[in-house]
Amino acid sequence: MDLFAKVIVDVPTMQTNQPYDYYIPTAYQDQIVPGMRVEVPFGKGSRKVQGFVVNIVDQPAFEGELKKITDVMDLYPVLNEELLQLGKEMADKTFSFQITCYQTMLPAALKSTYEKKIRLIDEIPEDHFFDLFKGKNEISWQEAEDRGVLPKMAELKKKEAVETVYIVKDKVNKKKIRKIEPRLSFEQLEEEKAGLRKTAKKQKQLLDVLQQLSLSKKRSSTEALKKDYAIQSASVREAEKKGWLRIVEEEVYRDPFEHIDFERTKPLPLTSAQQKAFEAIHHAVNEQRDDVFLLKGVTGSGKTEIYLQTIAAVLEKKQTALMLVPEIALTPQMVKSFKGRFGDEVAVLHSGLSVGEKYDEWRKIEREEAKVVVGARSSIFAPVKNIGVIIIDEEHESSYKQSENPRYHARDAAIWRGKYHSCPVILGSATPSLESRARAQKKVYQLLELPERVNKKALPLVKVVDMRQEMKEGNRSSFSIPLQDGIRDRIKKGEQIVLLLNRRGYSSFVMCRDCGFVLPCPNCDISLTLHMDTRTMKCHYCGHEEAIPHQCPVCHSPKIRYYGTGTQKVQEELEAVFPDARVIRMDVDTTRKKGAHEKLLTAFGNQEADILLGTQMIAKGLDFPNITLVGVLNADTALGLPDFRSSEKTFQLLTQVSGRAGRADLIGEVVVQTFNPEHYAVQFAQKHDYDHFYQMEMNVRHQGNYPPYYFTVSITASHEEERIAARKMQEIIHFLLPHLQKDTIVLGPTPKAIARVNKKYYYQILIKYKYEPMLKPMLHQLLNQSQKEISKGLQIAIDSEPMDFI
Ligand SMILES: Nc1ncnc2c1ncn2[C@@H]1O[C@H](COP(=O)(O)OP(=O)(O)OP(=O)(O)O)[C@@H](O)[C@H]1O
Ligand SMILES: [Zn+2]
Ligand SMILES: [Zn+2]
Repeated sequence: MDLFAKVIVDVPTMQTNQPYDYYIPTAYQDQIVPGMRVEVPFGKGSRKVQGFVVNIVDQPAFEGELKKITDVMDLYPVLNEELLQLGKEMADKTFSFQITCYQTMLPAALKSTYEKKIRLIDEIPEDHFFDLFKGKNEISWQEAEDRGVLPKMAELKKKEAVETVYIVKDKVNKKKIRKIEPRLSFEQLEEEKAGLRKTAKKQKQLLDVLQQLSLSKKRSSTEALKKDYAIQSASVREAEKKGWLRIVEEEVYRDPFEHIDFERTKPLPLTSAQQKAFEAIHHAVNEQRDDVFLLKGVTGSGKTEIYLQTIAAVLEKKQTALMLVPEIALTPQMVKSFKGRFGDEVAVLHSGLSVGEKYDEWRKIEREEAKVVVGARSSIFAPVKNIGVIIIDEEHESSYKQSENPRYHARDAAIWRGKYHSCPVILGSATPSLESRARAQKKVYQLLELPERVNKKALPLVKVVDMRQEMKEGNRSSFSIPLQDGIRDRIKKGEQIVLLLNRRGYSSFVMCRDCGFVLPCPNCDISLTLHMDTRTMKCHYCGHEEAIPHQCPVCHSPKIRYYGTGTQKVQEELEAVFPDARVIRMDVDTTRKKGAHEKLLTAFGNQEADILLGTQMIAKGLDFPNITLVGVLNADTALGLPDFRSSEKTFQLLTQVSGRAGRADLIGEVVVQTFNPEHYAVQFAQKHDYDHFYQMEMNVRHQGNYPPYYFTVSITASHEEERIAARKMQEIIHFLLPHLQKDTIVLGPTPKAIARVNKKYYYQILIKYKYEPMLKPMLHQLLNQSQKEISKGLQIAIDSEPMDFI
């Protein structure tokens, strides 16, 4: 019977979500299944391109003459049925191409053209061993292909007797150890023993070992033979020649945390609030309901313990768990709590791993050796099977949304997978995103609350310092008098201090140094952004433009300026004020090197420094008992951003960083320095009052027609010539407008805040809508058409529910 494959091909600048039909040559018919990558001829010149097989049919849809699949790149599907479906859905939702989604789901090692080998991992019939493998343990893919034995290899793969390995050259190759395994049965070995000379003691001993191995169906490392029985490699080689045993190289996984000792931990008895939340989730796990829980618990309320016990319950049911944390929260501390509870069953995926290490972890998951996966955003695509729970910690983090194609949100992918597996999803945070909190209000999500810290420990006292007042009193440094006093006091007591320099919005807006006034857009109630290229203030959303003010429109002070300071400068200043203080600085510069992030945190944890000075990356997950003072040097910068989420982000940041103080026995204190002490984000953060912040912010969003009351989608056009990018945007508006509903709002086109990046100009529009049945098909049409213009240097990006406006 003829079989045909539907293939999603990868043709740069000609992408499409339409699969192409290809004829499957008879030799490949038993081998090819959906989820494998193949090479196919494409277009007029029949150049070879790669593609993913998404389906196999016996009747092609295409009526012309079909081309043949020319090559198969995998022995087994690299994407399973679930991920193939998810990728398709994701492409549709995020206005991207399926091929991009599929590639995003794979570990880097599988993406490029690494050298491939086929390796023996189980016993195979002797004739196969010699015909296919020429008596070796592995052969190169190329060789297998040249000899035409790939279909046979595929059969062996189905029996789990062989595997494909990718030789990743970025670092050390796979670590391997030599092992022996018997080639004879227990009885045959006994016969060999009988034929030995009396003096052949070592040989007899080796036969004993082989008999044991034969009974237990195990292998022994040559190392162990040497150590335990003083059997040297010469004896082993001799035995190999006699046909008693076979030497195999077994791969050991490179474990990035192998140098760390993880003390095993036991479940803690839950507090009554924890117990209540746990039980609700546990029921959903047992009843296999795809409920989404919003676990809202103040900092230090013990959310992690609930995650751990839920995962334990899931493992008990022989299911697996998927846990996402923000990249910057993937600290050794975090890993420790999971490895400490579940040991080697945990696979950790994070960006600090080399391509090879990531691939190792991925394969551990793929082979179902790891039952718990902990990782950042892209781990949501881990090939875990039989999922019992998916957890997203710090669910409000904007890093869960990818800012490039495909622009997916891990939360959406998590909920999709939860439905697929009929398992609950937990979204955890001390400061849930407005969208999630609103969904809980509407009972789309179930709200679970932990209103208090474990052991009723008090939340830290937050002092708000008005920096305008400090300026008036002649203090021009970055540190207010109350903060200086606090630092001095803690150093004396041997306690530790965390100082946060907020980098969001760094120098992109102007603010009055005397009254804290930030120039708003008259149309949008959003701050204007400083554009140095045009020397104007611009509104991101509506395009309003005005001159840079030279004096404050409110208090007429001339001290209106560019706002922002760098961490390095603050460190110098800090060391001048406190010459004896030991300071660790953590920012993009000091954490660039692999492992640096962890090293610095460990040093701080070991109390090798008094002060940890850093950017956003220090705000999360730190659980150090000795921190009793947290200083926020500039709470305002995010407030000045032309982003309707700036209040929310400020509130979240202040709350998260405050949560680092006083987590153990010592009482914590927080000093927040601001030019906007009356701003509600600052005020509610001071009172640890999420609920009132939520209400207030919902009002603001309602007034401004922003999410969660409206859906949003942004479209960006970019080109080296400003004129072309702007004109394209106009064209797009003309294309869309006639089909949009009356209550839909289109803002722009406007140049992006940093209008020119990489020699390209960016123009964007923001569409806010409540109900738009036509929008999705039109945007897909736009996406398809845009492919034709890529070669002319014109690029279109469509972002559904964008998170970043800068
Ligand atoms: N039931 C419990 N009994 C005693 N200690 C607990 C219990 N649950 C959690 N803890 C401890 O309380 C501390 C805070 O818990 P955890 O880090 O889980 O809080 P969290 O809610 O995740 O906070 P954050 O949002 O700040 O990360 C930890 O040191 C943890 O070991
Ligand atoms: Zn002013
Ligand atoms: Zn505006």
